[in-house]
Amino acid sequence: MEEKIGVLLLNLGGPETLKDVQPFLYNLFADPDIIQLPGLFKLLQWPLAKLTSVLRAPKSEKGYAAIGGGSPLRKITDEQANALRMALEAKNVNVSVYVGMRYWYPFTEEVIEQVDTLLDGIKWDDKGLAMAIAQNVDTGAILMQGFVNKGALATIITSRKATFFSRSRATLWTKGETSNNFINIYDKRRNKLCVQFSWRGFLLGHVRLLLVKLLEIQEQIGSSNIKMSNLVLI
Ligand SMILES: C=CC1=C(C)c2cc3[nH]c(cc4nc(cc5[nH]c(cc1n2)c(C)c5CCC(=O)O)C(CCC(=O)O)=C4C)c(C)c3C=C
Ligand SMILES: [Fe+2]
Repeated sequence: MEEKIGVLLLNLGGPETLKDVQPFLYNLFADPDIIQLPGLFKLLQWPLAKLTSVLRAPKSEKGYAAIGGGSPLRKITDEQANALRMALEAKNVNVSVYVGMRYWYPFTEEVIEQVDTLLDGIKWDDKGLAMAIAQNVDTGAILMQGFVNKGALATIITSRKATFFSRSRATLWTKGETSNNFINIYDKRRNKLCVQFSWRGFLLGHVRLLLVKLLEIQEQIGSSNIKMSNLVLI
């Protein structure tokens, strides 16, 4: 079977219209990776996000109005995706390129649901689950074993933290969410994935690249890294 490569470009997203500004700001401020409240104050995250987004929105709307009524981020990222697809196709690489955003449309979680080609290699069971193993990429030591569904996969990709589907509680859980002892799948300092996160038939851990700029992506084109990967994290 011919190898098919899926590339998922990740970005943060921005409000596309002035009407989007307040809900976009809410999504941003509700993310503990952006604003982290200590201890029990965590419970105030959502009401505070609502309040600050409502208070800030009028000023932000003015700013966005001055640059044409919305953020250019989606357009720029779509253009990058298109340029990357064309560059790979010119090298006869069978590729689909997708864009997923963390705080606005198209949300990564929704894109993952649509990205069937990305997920072809995973053997999902009849409940939509697959066995996942988090492995230290240097030593091969197995750190965690659990199950993932497509939602967990989307969370892993957006948060870079090992996330599983709990079959007993029927919810997603991120390793370390209570202990703060996360399994980060990407180590910025070493510029590579520090944990190999693998599914049967599908190795996310082969992806050792954090490709930030299109130029850097082009440098990688034709390298075994891209050819071996089912998924490239940007
Ligand atoms: C409390 C204020 C803010 C913090 C802290 C903050 C951190 C932070 N933001 C991003 C990414 C983005 N921010 C964007 C817009 C934006 N951010 C804030 C405030 C804080 N951000 C405001 C009020 C706005 C709206 C614009 C404005 O009024 O200035 C965007 C959208 C950019 C776009 O193209 O539209 C992004 C993306 C990160 C990653 C971050 C902390 C790590
Ligand atoms: Fe911001």
